[in-house]
Amino acid sequence: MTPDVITVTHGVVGYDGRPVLRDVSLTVTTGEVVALLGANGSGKSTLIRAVLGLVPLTAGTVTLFGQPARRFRQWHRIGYVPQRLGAGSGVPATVAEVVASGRLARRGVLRPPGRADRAAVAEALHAVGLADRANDPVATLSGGQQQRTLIARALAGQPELLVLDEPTAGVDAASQEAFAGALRAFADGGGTVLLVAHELGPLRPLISRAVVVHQGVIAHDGAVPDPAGHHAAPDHDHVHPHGPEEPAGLWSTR
Ligand SMILES: Nc1ncnc2c1ncn2[C@@H]1O[C@H](COP(=O)(O)OP(=O)(O)OP(=O)(O)O)[C@@H](O)[C@H]1O
Repeated sequence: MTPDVITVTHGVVGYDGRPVLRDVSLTVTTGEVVALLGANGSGKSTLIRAVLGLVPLTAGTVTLFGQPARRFRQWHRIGYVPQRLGAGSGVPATVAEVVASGRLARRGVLRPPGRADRAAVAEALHAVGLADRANDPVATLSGGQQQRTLIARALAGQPELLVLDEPTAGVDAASQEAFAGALRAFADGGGTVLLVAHELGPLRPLISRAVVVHQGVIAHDGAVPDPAGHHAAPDHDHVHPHGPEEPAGLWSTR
């Protein structure tokens, strides 16, 4: 039997008493690459935040790697890339420093990085195609390259599960391709992925299952819907907040 990595059973989540997820049950098993799809505001980010314990459930349960989430402590097994903020913060860190921070959960803050840490950072930078930018300040990178830096940071922790919130939104084609390659390598190595996406683009062939969230419930769980059909659907009200211009990245000084 394939072990379950994530199990949500009859999950209910709300903000300020307003329900956002009404009754959600979802299972993700080892090696799956699951895309969470749905219109703006349907609750996709809320679902992954609930899975990670970042927002509380009003009802229902979550288990991670077979353990009740409230007792789960093995966070090094999970890499999380949140939705990008888009606003500049002027952080002067280099690409390598940001990626190396992804090792902290494994090695602890007080122990200096060892050979395994350096190798994991180098491998993660290589996986996302940024090895040649390691010593550049992240603020000098494009938004897509900054997003790749965050993905490398998650990969550097050598997680078993990657949870990504709109990893390719507003990202240039080269970065999308690089990300797809990194994700393929991660999945080929037995990794499990749960990602939120609007446009699957080059990720499409990697997705083993699509889960569509609609009005707080799961409206579809199975094959990846046809992109034309999805966008042509009468209830498709996604407004594409990230325009054709690549927005300034997380650490841009622009
Ligand atoms: N921290 C919060 N406090 C209050 N309401 C929130 C909070 N986060 C999200 N919401 C609301 O919950 C609903 C679902 O939001 P969520 O971000 O989960 O949707 P989404 O499907 O990820 O949307 P998008 O595609 O726009 O990212 C929205 O109506 C949103 O305004």
